[in-house]
Amino acid sequence: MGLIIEPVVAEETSFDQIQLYQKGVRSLCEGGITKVPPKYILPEEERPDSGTWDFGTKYGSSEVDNLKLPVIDFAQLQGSNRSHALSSLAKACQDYGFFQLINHGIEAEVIRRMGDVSKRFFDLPFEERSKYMSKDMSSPVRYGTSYNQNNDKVFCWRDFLKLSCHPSLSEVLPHWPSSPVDLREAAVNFSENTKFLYLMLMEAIKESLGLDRETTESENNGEDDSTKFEDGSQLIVVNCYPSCPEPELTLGLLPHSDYGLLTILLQDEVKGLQIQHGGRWVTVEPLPNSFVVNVGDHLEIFSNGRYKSVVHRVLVNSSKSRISIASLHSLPFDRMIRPSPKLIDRANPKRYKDTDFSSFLEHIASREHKNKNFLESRKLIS
Ligand SMILES: O=C(O)CCC(=O)C(=O)O
Ligand SMILES: [Fe+2]
Repeated sequence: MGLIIEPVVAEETSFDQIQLYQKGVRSLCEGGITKVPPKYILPEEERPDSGTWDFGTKYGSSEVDNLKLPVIDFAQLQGSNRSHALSSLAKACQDYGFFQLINHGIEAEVIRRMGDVSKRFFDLPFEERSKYMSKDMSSPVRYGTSYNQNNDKVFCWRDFLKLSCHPSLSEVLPHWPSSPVDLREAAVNFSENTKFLYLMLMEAIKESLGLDRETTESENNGEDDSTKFEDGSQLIVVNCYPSCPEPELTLGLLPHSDYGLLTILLQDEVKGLQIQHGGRWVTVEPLPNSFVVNVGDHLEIFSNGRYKSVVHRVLVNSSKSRISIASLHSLPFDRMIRPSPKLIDRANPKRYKDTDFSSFLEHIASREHKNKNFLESRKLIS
């Protein structure tokens, strides 16, 4: 039988309905809904109507803006064409904050297995998935819905599974889901491979900023910057966006920027990711065998604003479910991030306050995470 939800305003939501929202969108859709419940309906000005939400369809005067992100060839970055690839990398991080990475060297099987097991995880009965629900942000595993279901007034059309890879894979592994049986192995392989990519990319990014290893070591009073990045935190986020009966009323993820240094994202063939570019929302075209990589808040701070942590959001659609898998890389939780002193001079004064990870965690735990307000709060110069 279809699930009937009365159109009530959020304040009047009954206890049963709150329970239902908290179970997430997969569970909601399993009930066979034909309308988006009020809890997910965005105020008109926040709806995705500045772009489009269903493939190729035009609404009003706005048309689909598809964007071919700059493409960075990882093989070139590691080979004889490095200096050319470094210039392209610098330009992409400056002008878009995003790029697509091809020839990344991760075996297709590692990626296929991770995508496949992720789908099967969300297909499990809610009772199985719900074992991993937790309010504790530092839990090694967290299943949930929306962005922050404890705070969000309007819910996003997404469920997620977060797998923390810290302090070490061997320590967190026993906490990760035991079902599907191959999830742990697939996720470990995926996390190790993306971590390697991240480290290589950070080396290239530092070089593209004119910070070679020697410079960064002396800047840190002998503390090796590359080790700092190596010890950093890694979080795998599997996002599941079920198809939605009224995609024009809601979003899979509200506009946000990513907090860390770099995010390495695997999206399936279904469109949905949009980034702010040139003053409007543009859809990132999925490119087979590639990763979408984006600059996070910490890298914008580290680069003293040269590289941009760009706001992005996710649209849902009425015909296809979408899965994306993000590997978020940052500093160790207890480390400060600050603009590199080499990138500060008279013409480029220090633009951001020194900041640490716990202030970010406090920020998202305490209020709705909208646009770039965490990064905005760290700015010395606007
Ligand atoms: O699903 C996507 O394409 C983007 C996901 C995202 O922005 C995130 O996990 O931070
Ligand atoms: Fe994101």
